[in-house]
Amino acid sequence: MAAQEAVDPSVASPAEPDAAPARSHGGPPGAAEPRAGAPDSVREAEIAVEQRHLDRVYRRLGEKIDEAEFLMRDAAARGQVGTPGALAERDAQVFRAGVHLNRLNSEFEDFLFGRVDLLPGKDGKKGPDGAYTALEPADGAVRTEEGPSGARSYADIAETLHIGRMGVLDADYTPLVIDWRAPAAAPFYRATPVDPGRVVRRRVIRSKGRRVLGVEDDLMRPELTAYDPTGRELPVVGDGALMAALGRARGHTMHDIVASIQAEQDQVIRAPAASVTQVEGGPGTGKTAVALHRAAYLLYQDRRRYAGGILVVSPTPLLVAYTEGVLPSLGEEGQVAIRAVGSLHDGAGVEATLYDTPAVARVKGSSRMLKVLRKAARGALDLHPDGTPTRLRVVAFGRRLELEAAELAGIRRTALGGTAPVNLLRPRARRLLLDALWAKSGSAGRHDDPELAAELRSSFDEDVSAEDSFLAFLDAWWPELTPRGVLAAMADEKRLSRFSRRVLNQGEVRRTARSLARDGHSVHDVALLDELQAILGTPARPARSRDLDPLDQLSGLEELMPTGWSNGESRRERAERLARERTEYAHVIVDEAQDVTPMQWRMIGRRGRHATWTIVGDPAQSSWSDPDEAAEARDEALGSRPRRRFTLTVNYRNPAEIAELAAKVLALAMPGTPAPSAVRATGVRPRFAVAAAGGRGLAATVREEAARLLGEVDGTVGVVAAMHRRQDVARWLAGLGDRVVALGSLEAKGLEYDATVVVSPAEIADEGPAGLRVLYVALTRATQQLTVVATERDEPDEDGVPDLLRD
Ligand SMILES: Nc1ncnc2c1ncn2[C@@H]1O[C@H](COP(=O)(O)OP(=O)(O)OP(=O)(O)O)[C@@H](O)[C@H]1O
Repeated sequence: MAAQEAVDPSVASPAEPDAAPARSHGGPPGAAEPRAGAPDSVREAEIAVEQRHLDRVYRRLGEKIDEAEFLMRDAAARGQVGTPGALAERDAQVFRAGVHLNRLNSEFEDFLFGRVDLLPGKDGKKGPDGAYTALEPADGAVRTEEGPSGARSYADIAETLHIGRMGVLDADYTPLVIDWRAPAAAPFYRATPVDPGRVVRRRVIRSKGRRVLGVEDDLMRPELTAYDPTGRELPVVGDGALMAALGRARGHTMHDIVASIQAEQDQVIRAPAASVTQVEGGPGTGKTAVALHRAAYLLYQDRRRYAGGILVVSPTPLLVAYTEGVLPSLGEEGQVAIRAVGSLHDGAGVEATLYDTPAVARVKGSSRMLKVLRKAARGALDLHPDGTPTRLRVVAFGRRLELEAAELAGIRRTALGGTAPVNLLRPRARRLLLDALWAKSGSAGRHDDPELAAELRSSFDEDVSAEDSFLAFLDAWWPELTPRGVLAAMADEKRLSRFSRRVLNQGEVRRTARSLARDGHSVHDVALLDELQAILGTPARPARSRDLDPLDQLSGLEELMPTGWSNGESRRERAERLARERTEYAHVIVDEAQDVTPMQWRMIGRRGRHATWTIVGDPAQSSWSDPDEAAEARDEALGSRPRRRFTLTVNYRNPAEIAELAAKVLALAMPGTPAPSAVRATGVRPRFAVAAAGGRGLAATVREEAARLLGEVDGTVGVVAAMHRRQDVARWLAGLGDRVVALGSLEAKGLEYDATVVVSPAEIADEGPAGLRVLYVALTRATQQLTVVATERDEPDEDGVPDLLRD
């Protein structure tokens, strides 16, 4: 695999202080031992130092587990006593001990991953976790002395903090590990060589289970000679944690970045939760990673507030599968639901995977559909399979009463006045029918006494309502409508044309009706179903009786208990069930927000009416043809909530060689948009291959290039082609193993691979009005290598470079 090198010098330059940690290589004379030259014995000694600390942490964790188990047993015993006071105390104790046990028992891959060595704090004050609170060093912390080779700076390390996935205090309350989300951990992420604060050395510790495997140091003040409390000069080991993380082979799931979050990303993760946090940044700048770490941070900050749940909306099921392991690895599960935009409606039961053509998607995603759906919902009342009855006949008070078609139509018009949900208007329609029948019965003026008159009327209503013919009529004349039923009705071109008069043109009607006639739902249909649900309303149903388990009444208890504590449901199953049942959330995170259509914004907005929001996206990667319309819908969903905006500027995914090629497409797709700067280079340039004319030539070339890349990289290879080719490509790759994946261009959103093959840029770009932006996405998926396969349509030059990718 290709070696990594920092793309220097801009990376750590003052212009981009956050871009990368300081390298100790090439530091000024007098800096601690250059890491590249650190002898193995120094490395081994430093690993041993961290191993001793980790052993101490695990000993303490063992004690804490014993304590928590004792508390649980004690609480269970107290449950037998039965007095209200004892029960309340038991509940609280079980709750606390349960939270604790769960976290303690979580199997973390690298429980302890960081360490910072710090100068003393300016005001000498310490926080509740025993760490200094000041960000700036105390006056006089750095001493300058004149020596034979000029002035040199010295300092003593006053504080060493270890950072991990969970805070651990020793029996005497000294912090053994600081939770990565605690304020005291911020310097680990925020320090840069330009603005180091109190940090002298930042160390990333790599461990597996209980064994420390390695350490990687970054010096924040390379000009300083620093001494630890034993008077020993601070050693520096390793090649830098970020580069190590970025060079790692990719698998089929995303890793957390908790050990190497960069300063500009940390600003977003720790931004206060108020209102809307909006994050933009080019491909690979860590938007998805940052959004997920932010969810974990918010839960840590205010668990009670976010007990209402956090919803993460992802564009595709592939991206959900890719990212869903990140939160559990951060110790957070249960409160966060990651859902594809195609499965937001109806809980986890419906997962739409069909894609509409760009022209149909454009219609279905547009807010014009709102008008069409409203008409369809009302029009669908006439779609009863046995036909809409045109006459109502009942016998009441011994008389035959009738309402004719014109009268019925008038009643329906009156009942439908206003915008109330159609299904909820049924009682009103029923009332109006009874009024009309009553008027016909001639009984209205029979009594002057209002009490008697009311009594008569109520027995009339009872009489009519009990008649089978009345009930059957009501069911046929005002049936309960379902979103699926109404959407299916729209598959009839004539009907759709009626519902969409003056809104859609004839071509749009034809294409949309045809797409709705297919089996199964598309991703865009899901937002229509959800909108219909809101338009139609759900009639109240009698509450289901449920056997109450007394343990259920302890808020949140089940969720915290080990498997089998209550009804045999595992914690994960329970979390999934709760997520399905939940319709509103306390915080909503929207990933790849640039692709959310106006109708999808409405659907997501309904789930976060009282929520705070985090929205991440990149307009340059939008596959939606009308970004202005989508922005308008987004603003409507978010209302007037104030927004805080952040921009991420560094591309951690693509090597500079690939980023440079992608930037050519960016310049065509969104002229003037700055590309993020790549943090590293590999020295490997993108490769260009030309397929011989004819389908078989393309198949052979794509297979050959994918096979070649599988030999070059350790991890995954993604082959991205135009949507209509994705099944062909999957066939071409058959038998190459599960490290290689075939993808349609729209499915590649947010994913990454060690290497990618992009098949015919021209074909991808010509797929729809947003084709160039979709191509930009395809070209920015690789962490190591990229091969572009051109066909005739790409007009390749003699080097095989497609017309679109030339200067
Ligand atoms: N601070 C970091 N340390 C290590 N790896 C990082 C860091 N930030 C981002 N990465 C890695 O860079 C890659 C890109 O991150 P991510 O997918 O979150 O970017 P993105 O901005 O969402 O990209 P896109 O817009 O293309 O979907 C991931 O592999 C992620 O783990």
